[in-house]
Amino acid sequence: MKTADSLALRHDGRRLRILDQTLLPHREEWLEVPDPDAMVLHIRRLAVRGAPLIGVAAALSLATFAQDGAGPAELRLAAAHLRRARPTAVNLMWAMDRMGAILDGGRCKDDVVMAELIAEAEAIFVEDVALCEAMARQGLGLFGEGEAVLTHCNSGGLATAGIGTALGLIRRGFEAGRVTHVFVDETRPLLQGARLTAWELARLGIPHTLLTDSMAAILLREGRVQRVLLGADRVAANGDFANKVGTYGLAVQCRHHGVPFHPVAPWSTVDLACPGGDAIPIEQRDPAEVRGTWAAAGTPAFNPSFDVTPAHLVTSLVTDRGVFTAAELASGILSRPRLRPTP
Ligand SMILES: CSC[C@H]1O[C@H](OP(=O)(O)O)[C@H](O)[C@@H]1O
Repeated sequence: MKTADSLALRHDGRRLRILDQTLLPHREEWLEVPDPDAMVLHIRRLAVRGAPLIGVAAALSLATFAQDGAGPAELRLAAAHLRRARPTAVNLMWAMDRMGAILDGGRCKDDVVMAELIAEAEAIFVEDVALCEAMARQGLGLFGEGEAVLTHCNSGGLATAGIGTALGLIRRGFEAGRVTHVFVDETRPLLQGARLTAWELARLGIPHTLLTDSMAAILLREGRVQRVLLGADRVAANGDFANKVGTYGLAVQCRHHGVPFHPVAPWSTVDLACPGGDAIPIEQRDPAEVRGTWAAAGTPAFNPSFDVTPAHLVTSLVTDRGVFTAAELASGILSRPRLRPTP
């Protein structure tokens, strides 16, 4: 395998390693991932996370397993196990379906299958890097001059193989002098904003301010945020989308205060087989994540990892294939083949 190097994962040609995101920002610890079963556990505990990244990581893990000598039957089982690691981010299923097409392609020689799996995983990695840049190019024109923006959760280099989706666009907006400040929702309960987005922005030297999720409404009401940009884990054919819990409430607040609201997602996050938001499976996680150390043990807790925002609350969806308004989404534009193929 060729080497791969990104903020969140690395491959040296033999071994796949991940930056354990559960330890950030206080510890930067790289872990070798010996096989797909280990990768499933890292994905489930969010050591590896972010819709595009989990697809890339799963593909690289399966290809490494093939390179280490796993046969077709073991590879099929591993691909199915990886595919089920988390239910909401469609990138995981998209990546495993690309790898699965090779396993089901009827090639008889194991070495041919191995070579094709390795090439496909490498392509998925390289494509994601390019998709991040394409989203940033498509979305840059949205910014006025000197904007303060707000983001939710983490959609940067820790969630992709490249510069990120929404946070990648924000980064390019800052570099172009169009974005001057980023307000960061801490993003309860696992604090991807406080722990990961703040860490990424500090590394990039981008001015930012951390807030609790409930404080965003004040900034919107006071006109201190000109735009909200965030990621997505699955975009349905009608433009409804799932993203980290708290996104829907933010969308309602943005609509109330007239603040532009933009999900930013690569085409690998668009699921045309999913007709609308009600059909998106929402991961329900351990209530202990909400209780933390502050609630009494056994306190019943509600812990959906994502929520669904209807397309009518979207100002425009930024993808690598174009920027689409709520009206265009309502017209079914995502399902029309005339969309340009991914560059
Ligand atoms: C670039 S998409 C990142 C997306 O994934 C996050 O979820 P999680 O941290 O649970 O993997 C969140 O929904 C982000 O918007």
